[in-house]
Amino acid sequence: MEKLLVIDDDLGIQKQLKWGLTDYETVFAQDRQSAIAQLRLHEPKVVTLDLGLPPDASNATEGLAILEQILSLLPDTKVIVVTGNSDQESALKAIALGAYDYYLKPIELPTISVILERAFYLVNLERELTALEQRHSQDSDIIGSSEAILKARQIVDKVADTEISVLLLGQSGTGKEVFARTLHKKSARAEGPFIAINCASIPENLLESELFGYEKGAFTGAVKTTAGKIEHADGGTLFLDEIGDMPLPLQAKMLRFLQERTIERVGGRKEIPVDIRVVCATHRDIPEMVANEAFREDLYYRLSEITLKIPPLKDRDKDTLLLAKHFLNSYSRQLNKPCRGLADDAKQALLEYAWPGNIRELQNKIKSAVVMADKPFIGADDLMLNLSGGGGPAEVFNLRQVRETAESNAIRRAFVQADSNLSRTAELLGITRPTLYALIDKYGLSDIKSNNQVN
Ligand SMILES: Nc1ncnc2c1ncn2[C@@H]1O[C@H](COP(=O)(O)OP(=O)(O)OP(=O)(O)O)[C@@H](O)[C@H]1O
Repeated sequence: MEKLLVIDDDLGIQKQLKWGLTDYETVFAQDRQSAIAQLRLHEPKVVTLDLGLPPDASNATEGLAILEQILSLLPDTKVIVVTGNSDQESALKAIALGAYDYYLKPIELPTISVILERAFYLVNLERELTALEQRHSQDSDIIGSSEAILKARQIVDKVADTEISVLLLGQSGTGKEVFARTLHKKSARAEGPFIAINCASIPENLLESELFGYEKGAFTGAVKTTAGKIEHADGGTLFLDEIGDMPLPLQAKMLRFLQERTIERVGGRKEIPVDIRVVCATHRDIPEMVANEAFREDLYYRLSEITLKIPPLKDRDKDTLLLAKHFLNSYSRQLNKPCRGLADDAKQALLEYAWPGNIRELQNKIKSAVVMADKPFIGADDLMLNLSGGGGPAEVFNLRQVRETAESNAIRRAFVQADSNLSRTAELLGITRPTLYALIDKYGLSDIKSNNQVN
């Protein structure tokens, strides 16, 4: 039987609920101390809380304080506050603090039963969803349900357990390393090491010895023989991030390694066989670099048997909210701050912002919002997004373009808010369905048409 905690100092009401709510195992408390003790003992999914409690039952101070304590101890509990007819203001304050619903006295069993039933249903649904999310994130670390990400995930599933070389293309912070790790995790090499190296962050003269290792005395400071990243990755996967920044002489050495599958350490003569799979990533336009002879064509073809484009966050519509929710849950757990969700204005701001730093930027914004927030729902102001600048340097000053960009963005946002239902999208935008169809065609929003959920 589901457990319900009733916090009320009126013994008459306690009795009424005990005999009236037979579908639940009802436990009682009459003040803060007993309420918290019962909460810890029974961990009820739903609580009813009378706001007027001792020491001063004539106002809501103690009730609101208990509410805050309950939500910080068990953040997913649904608290229904009960208050006198004349004190709607306190009830609204409680909702702002994170109460699930409020109920004005006198208590009528049929009404409170419906509210309770809905609260239990919701809490069970939320727990199921969290469990599903956890299972899903164990299965894959790539969070997202946009068309582009689903397609990319399918490709990962197909190529992970092969030796095909994969080149990941995408802006900084789009998740290239996450994809590379997933390729490794889903391959037969999963038990072996995953070694990542960023070719752009290591000075040119050190990159060779970092990758290939060196023999003692190979250069000043080489006091002992040291294996490089390639050797460390033996039996596993080597992730070469920012491969476009690899200097040309090293590209030649890399190509030789990929053809012969043996390395020579810097200053060494011995050929050492190494068995690795190489996954590369870059934000650069490699074909253009090839055309300008800044990147070797033969190496490019060897590294990019499959090219996987990872789109920027702003083109992944509802993924932004999905990822935001994921980061919110994990940071509120990690930082022990009971954030219950995103307020509507925060969702709107997240969808409007252009995310030049992609998922890494989103992650940072949510983390600081969780730290800064002093209410249960994160608001737009907690996110501190600079919406006026459009989030990036590519500002458009042509009036027609500005209007068209704004229109197609508004359509996408409305579509997300309308849960992918076109009739509702049209309603939200204040236009007819045919007009919406015409605009979708005009702006080439074909993904919206194909994702339409007819309810
Ligand atoms: N689909 C995703 N689901 C969950 N977290 C993600 C996803 N994509 C990226 N992240 C997170 O976003 C951050 C940036 O991702 P990552 O380092 O993989 O990006 P990147 O494209 O390799 O960036 P850079 O090119 O700057 O190295 C990481 O903390 C990562 O865990």
